[in-house]
Amino acid sequence: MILSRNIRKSFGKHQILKGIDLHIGKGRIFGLAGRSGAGKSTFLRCINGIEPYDDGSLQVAGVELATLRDRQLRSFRKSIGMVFQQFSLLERLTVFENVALPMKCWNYDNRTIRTRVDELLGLVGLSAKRSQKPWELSGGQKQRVAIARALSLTPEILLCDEATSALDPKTAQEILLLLKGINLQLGITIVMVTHQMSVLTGICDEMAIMEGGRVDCQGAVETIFRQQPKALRNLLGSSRASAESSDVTTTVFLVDKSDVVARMVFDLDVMLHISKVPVSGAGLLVNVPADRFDEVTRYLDQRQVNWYPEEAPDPSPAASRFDRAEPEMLDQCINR
Ligand SMILES: Nc1ncnc2c1ncn2[C@@H]1O[C@H](COP(=O)(O)OP(=O)(O)OP(=O)(O)O)[C@@H](O)[C@H]1O
Repeated sequence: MILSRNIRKSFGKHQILKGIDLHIGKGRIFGLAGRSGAGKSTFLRCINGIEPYDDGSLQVAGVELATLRDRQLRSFRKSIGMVFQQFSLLERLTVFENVALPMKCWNYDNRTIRTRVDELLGLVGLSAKRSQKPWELSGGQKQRVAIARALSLTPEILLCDEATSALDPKTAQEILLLLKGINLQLGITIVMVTHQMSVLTGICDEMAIMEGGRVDCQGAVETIFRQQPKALRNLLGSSRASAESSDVTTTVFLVDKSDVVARMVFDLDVMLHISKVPVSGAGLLVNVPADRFDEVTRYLDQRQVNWYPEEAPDPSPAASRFDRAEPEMLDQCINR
């Protein structure tokens, strides 16, 4: 979906991107981490076509961005939604009007706009807030509006620049669940630029760490946290890296009443990594932090939920993860 080869970019005399090589597969949730100033946001803006690159090749959905001229570039940018840390909503507009804005700019007719905005507000669980102004909303609700707006032109890719950094941990977890649900339900590829390890371990399939304008390491999140390459240790300090790694290497469960999983996240305030939808049928594989294991299984037992210990998640990508996800889980993710 996104193929970057040796992308270079300078601002004046300062080379910020020094040859970025990355491949982000369709339908994946990809985390881009790195220290402040590493060039993550600059690279994200290159993917979006806002920032031209000086050298290298950047293909998005098979299109080489450097070949696009003004009008083509504008049209290409419809296929990419963006979500920012500070929501970037227009305060004088209502929730409905904020979500409708991109469609207004593209001269969609009013009926289409109404239908689409209603659908999106339902998706992010904000139908009841359609007439309110951003200042009347919580941070989490504002980010839901921003996500709905980013989806309004039916993009194939959603770029999130520190989308949960301004939120408290519980609200951040709600937004991550929403994004995971959107990824599963709509098949949208998501790129998350983040400083938060909980974002990487919480919803990302794969990740890369950038350092000084280069990609230091990339691969499956589980693999990187298990192997703890130097880039990860540099990013966090070795003691924290090992603490974080235990979060992703603990026991994996198959839970057959997956609506309870979403409920449990809020009741127990526990960070889960929903890793894979099993190939064989209903349910979800979730990683549970080792120190919350007893609490979580007690919670499941009390609600008569069947759960099974699993050795490891199935590494083969399910043909369509959405097809196999339980509808209740998606509803829980989306309608909060
Ligand atoms: N438009 C610009 N003009 C000049 N310098 C810029 C511009 N945009 C970014 N930079 C510089 O490029 C470098 C990388 O910035 P960028 O925002 O991409 O880093 P980042 O990894 O996203 O950092 P953070 O995590 O703090 O957001 C910084 O030194 C920044 O000052």
